Amino acid sequence: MSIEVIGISKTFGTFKALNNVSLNFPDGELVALLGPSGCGKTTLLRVIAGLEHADTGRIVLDGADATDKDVRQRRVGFVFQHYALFRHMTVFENIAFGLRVRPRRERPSEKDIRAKVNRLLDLVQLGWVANRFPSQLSGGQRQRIALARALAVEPRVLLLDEPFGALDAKVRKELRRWLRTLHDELHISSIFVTHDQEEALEVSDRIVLVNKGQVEQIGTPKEIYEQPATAFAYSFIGSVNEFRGRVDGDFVRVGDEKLRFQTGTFKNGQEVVAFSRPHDTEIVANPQSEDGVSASIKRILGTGAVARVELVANGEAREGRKEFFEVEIPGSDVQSLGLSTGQHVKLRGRRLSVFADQNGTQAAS
Ligand SMILES: Nc1ncnc2c1ncn2[C@@H]1O[C@H](COP(=O)(O)OP(=O)(O)OP(=O)(O)O)[C@@H](O)[C@H]1O
Repeated sequence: MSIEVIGISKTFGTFKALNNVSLNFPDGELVALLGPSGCGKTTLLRVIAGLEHADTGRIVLDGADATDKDVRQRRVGFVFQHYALFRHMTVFENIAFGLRVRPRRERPSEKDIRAKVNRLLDLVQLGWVANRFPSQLSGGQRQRIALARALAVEPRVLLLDEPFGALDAKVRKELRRWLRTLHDELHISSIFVTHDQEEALEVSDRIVLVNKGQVEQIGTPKEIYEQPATAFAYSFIGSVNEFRGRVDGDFVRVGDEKLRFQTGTFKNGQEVVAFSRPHDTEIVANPQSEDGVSASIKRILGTGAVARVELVANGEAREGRKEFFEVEIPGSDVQSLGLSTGQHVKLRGRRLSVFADQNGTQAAS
């Protein structure tokens, strides 16, 4: 089912949790709502579900306006972070619940309910726990049962709010692969909330990056990772080195030093922030080099094909914080450049992406 979000705003007291959000979720995709804590992801999910009413805007499901419809009428399925299974019911009865509470004329026969629950148990590969109670399951198993229960009522869309957030890292990783496989089988339009970039990059067809109640960027994981559209997207996704300064001709002036960058749609003197990924950052062994920002080597990790070099900025901490950098270079360069811990070097961006500092929306690389 396609989902359209049109001009949604939501305020709690004086706090604007969602600010004029418009989005289009194509049919059958697994979409991640990704962003830092408090950016409005859960609120947006709840508005789509009909659990929360927006101040303005509309929700259109499969071409029909659903703004005034309740959760049941919208036919959405939910899975929350904290498994809300009924403790006094077996796994089987938990999954059957949504079917059993249907009005008599819509309720399937007992035989059909049994067949359906068994099919769902097979789907989540947990047939062998059908007669257990939730307290006798692991966290990961409970979340799979929660998913089976959500699917039992044949929702048109599945909404998952940090479904694996409460689980440990290993189980979390397994379950997110499992979710991907399950989605490939069912193709049910699904939106899941996460603040974990790795989870979003690994699992989803598309990522909606949210920041301060607004959509920052929409794209495939590859697009979001390789072509971040804003300063926020750059710093939120993946490791990145950040240099703040002012435009000075073909350079960004960072304190007393300068970094060369290619194209300029910027005015001289404009405040900018420049980013380069660790594998696009260069170490210049000569600390007197004119082009580059001074740093000293803290640690050199790995001596194989790729070495990771951790550095810290020289001089005064800027804006009260010490700046750290990370550079990936071929292991052989550590030798040929003669790099060692404590050494003063300069850093340059081989590919530097520069954004205006105040709003972070203008890009040039
Ligand atoms: N019922 C409410 N009353 C008041 N403020 C709320 C309410 N629900 C959410 N907020 C506020 O709205 C903002 C967005 O909340 P939301 O839960 O959507 O964020 P989130 O991106 O899902 O964050 P997290 O990843 O921490 O769950 C937060 O600052 C939150 O404190």
